[in-house]
Amino acid sequence: MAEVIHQVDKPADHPEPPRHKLGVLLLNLGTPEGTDYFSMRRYLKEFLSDRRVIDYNPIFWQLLLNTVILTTRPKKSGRAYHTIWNHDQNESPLKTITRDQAQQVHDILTERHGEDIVVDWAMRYGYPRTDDAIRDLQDKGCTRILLLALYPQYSAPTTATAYDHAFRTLMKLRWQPTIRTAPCYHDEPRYIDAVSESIREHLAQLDWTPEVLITSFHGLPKRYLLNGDPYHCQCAKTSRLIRERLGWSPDSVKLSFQSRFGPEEWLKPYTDELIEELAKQGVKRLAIAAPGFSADCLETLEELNVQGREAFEAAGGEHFTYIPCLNASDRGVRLIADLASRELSGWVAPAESAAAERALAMAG
Ligand SMILES: C=CC1=C(C)c2cc3[nH]c(cc4nc(cc5[nH]c(cc1n2)c(C)c5CCC(=O)O)C(CCC(=O)O)=C4C)c(C)c3C=C
Ligand SMILES: [Fe+2]
Ligand SMILES: [Fe+2]
Repeated sequence: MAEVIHQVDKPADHPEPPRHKLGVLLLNLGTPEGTDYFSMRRYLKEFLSDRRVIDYNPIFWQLLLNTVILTTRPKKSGRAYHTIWNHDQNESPLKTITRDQAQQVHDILTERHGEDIVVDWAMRYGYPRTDDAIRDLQDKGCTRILLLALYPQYSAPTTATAYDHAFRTLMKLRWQPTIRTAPCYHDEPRYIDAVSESIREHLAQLDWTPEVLITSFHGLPKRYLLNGDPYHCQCAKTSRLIRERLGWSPDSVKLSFQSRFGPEEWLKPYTDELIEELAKQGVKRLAIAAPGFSADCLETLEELNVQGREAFEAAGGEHFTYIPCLNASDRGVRLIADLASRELSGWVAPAESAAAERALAMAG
């Protein structure tokens, strides 16, 4: 209707109405721009000031954060990031992988649903910024946007804050796009299959068989579970479904939580303690997967594959393997594209009819 009016009496200085396109915005956590003290400090300050992540009294917390934590942590974390940094592209692996995922998801979705889909990616902390990405999608004509947080398990400090952040941008827009948010996918059969198959494939390449597989998830303060966050239960279900899909016994697949921060009790068992305990109990061959991370990052490449390996070997373990995340593998990007296609339902023609339309158009 608006377009018809414009043809008749659009004033000369009237802004051009946008072409209607669909946006898919992949959202991930965020990562520092460099491993130096100031880059690390900027990243940690934004991250650790998020009240979805740390919900202590803000006056007390900001005092502690700015006087103690941001003095020491940037150096320590910067050293850890340096060991896994993508020096070719001068960025962290999380950024490289998320960009690759978005590029390949774009290719799959345009193949399935046509050219009017724009796929972009953004971070909750740091760059590329979520607000810039939303404005950019609008500038490209996206009047409908699907936000897809790349966290299989829902938690307030990840999924909720990613969507909160996008909504804060919408609050500032005169003409808001229509928004959908993709749900978590912790028990989605496509996800369980993709992770299980990648584990199976990885283990098949070894000349040894693990006695135990640890499925390690990022931790949370236990208090968040007690206050109603479903993350713990979703991780437990993911771990069980992977075990069932692999056909392993309950004793051979363990659930654990890593990356503790601060003195509070976090979800247990702790991954570092479990690794050591297993080695001390006589387990010699250990595999670790991190199904809660859609992309490899500091917490998997350094904490699991470096620190975890060293701890296992120091406690008497002999064979250790870290199974990479789905990343931008065919399985990984197809999973994200499938989740997006499902959530775009009603906004796009189903894949088969879009393909048929293109074939008809080509046939002339
Ligand atoms: C109270 C602090 C933290 C909570 C709660 C938390 C939850 C949480 N985090 C992820 C995923 C990632 N976290 C990453 C790094 C990271 N996490 C925290 C703290 C909390 N996370 C810190 C301080 C850091 C920075 C590194 C460090 O100084 O230790 C990353 C890696 C990012 C990268 O650049 O590689 C990811 C991914 C989840 C899924 C989660 C809750 C479920
Ligand atoms: Fe974290
Ligand atoms: Fe639970």
